[in-house]
Amino acid sequence: ADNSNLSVQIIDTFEKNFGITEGKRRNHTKGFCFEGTFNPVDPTIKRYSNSPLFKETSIAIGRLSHKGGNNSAPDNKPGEHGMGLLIRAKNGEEQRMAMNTLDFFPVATPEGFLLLNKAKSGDAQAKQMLTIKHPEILNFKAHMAKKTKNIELYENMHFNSINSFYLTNEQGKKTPVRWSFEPTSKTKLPQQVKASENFLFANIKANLQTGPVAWNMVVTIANPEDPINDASALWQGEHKTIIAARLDLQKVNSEANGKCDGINFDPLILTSGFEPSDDPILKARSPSYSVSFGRRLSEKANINK
Ligand code: HEM
Repeated sequence: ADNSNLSVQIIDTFEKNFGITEGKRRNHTKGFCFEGTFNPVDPTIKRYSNSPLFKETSIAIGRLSHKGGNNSAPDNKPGEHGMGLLIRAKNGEEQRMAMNTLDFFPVATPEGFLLLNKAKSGDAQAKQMLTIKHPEILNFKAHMAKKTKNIELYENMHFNSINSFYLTNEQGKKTPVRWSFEPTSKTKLPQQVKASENFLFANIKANLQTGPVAWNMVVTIANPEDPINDASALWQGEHKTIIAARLDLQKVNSEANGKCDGINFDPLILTSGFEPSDDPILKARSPSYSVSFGRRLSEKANINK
């Protein structure tokens, strides 16, 4: 498939389904920035990866967001969310990650994702094609129907890589992995803020005054039978996991006052010690993010004229 053309079509469907917020991301539109540090935890990870991220503390700039293109998505309704991360190692290497709260992706390919977005806009033919060509969507729908949906604080959310990657070590050995960012502690959901459509930013800001807000990067090593190149398939059963690092937040800022708005959290920007898998969803993300990035930057240039 021609990924660049497909990416343009996918971004067009986001614009059709959500409208355009000029100068903003086409997906994960509502969000805010944070700054912090990324700290190695369990040195076992160094047997699998020689990334500088696992050697010493790095600087992190990130973004917490609502999934979807609605720039006024309410905080006080259950939804799916994302975390974008740019991690700058001391040796100058940079890694980006974009993770979300889904357990796995609804479809296995970008062609499927295009159909899914078209189906969401009410396209009857796309709806039909989606279930014929991407029966995996039924598994996803069944999974989502079983999941309890709660209003949740960013502090308590788990963010998943969804796509698989390879860790590579000094000897060039490749190990397939996925990872999750898991909160190091559980924060109580304050009752009084539930009435506000914008409480998530204020809440995390207040929490940072009284204690750390942190996530462990938990790396899951693939078992031999795990599907590597299929983001719509969950890795089942017992797995070896390693707490490779911990992300410590230091402060949060609005997009206007923070450092994240100008960043494209392209998940294929990797430090040495990481390599992409051949997952077609992962491969489609770079060109899609760059279409969205290009459009919002050119709108910004026009807004500022
Ligand atoms: C083909 C599949 C996908 C497409 C087309 C897509 C599309 C996009 C687009 C257009 C953006 C905005 C980029 C920008 O303007 O900077 C975005 C952001 C994001 N995506 Fe995806 N995405 C895909 C898969 C995924 C997956 C599998 C995950 C989770 C693991 C994910 C997580 C995120 C997150 C967290 C952001 C927000 C980053 C930020 O705060 O800027 N996406 N996505």
